[in-house]
Amino acid sequence: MQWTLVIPLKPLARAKSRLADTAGDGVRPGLALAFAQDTVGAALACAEVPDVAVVTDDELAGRELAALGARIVPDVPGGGLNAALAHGAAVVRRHRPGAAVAALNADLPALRPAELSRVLAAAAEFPRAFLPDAAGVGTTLLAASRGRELRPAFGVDSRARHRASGAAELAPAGVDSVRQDVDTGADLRAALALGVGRFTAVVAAGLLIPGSGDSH
Ligand SMILES: Nc1nc2c(ncn2[C@@H]2O[C@H](COP(=O)(O)OP(=O)(O)OP(=O)(O)O)[C@@H](O)[C@H]2O)c(=O)[nH]1
Ligand SMILES: C=C(OP(=O)(O)O)C(=O)O
Repeated sequence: MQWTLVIPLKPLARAKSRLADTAGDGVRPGLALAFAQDTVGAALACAEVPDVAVVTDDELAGRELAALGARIVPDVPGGGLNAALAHGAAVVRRHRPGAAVAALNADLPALRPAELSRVLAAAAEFPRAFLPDAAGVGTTLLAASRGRELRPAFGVDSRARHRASGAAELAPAGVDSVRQDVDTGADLRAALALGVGRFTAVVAAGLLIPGSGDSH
């Protein structure tokens, strides 16, 4: 089964505020972009993902992610994360009405294509399904198969809210890289331990975090 992924990215200057103690104002936008580049690159390297739509108004991120092969969808002004995802899914289905769509966070710098394939294969068994994040309180992926609305409920406690919405909770083995979103310095260290992609490896090396030169 083939999937179109919808990846939301807010303007880089405002992104990743919870990483302020790990990466200063001068570095954080570049780090947020690197996370998105590694996420999009790994998603497009996944055999089941011919198409990635990034919902963003950030000009630099739009250019760099389009260069990797993503389609850029302008954001809904002032709508917030879930409005951006619903809009992205609607735009995708205007072009391809039968598309299976999955929302994926832009902050998965350790993402591995084979692990994403495993999650999407598990999601294909259900009308709607989601993957909890590594912390166990949020969500990193929400999938809707052909003909199903995405109905995104990302944000605080999104695991509980996606579960309450009737989406199936996925728990495939060996998908740590799909669950490891990066919001805090501790998350970044966990992602570095899994092995991050090449864009994040370069930026993180400048942060002088032990092990940050390692990439896959
Ligand atoms: N297109 C779009 N993406 C958003 C919006 N709000 C958040 N996102 C993205 O959704 C994902 C999770 O967002 P948040 O946790 O709110 O923000 P963050 O930048 O990851 O981190 P914090 O600033 O620390 O909260 C990230 O990929 C964000 O870039 C929005 O209004 N529009
Ligand atoms: C928006 C979410 O992610 P984050 O952990 O980046 O806030 C979420 O988990 O629903």
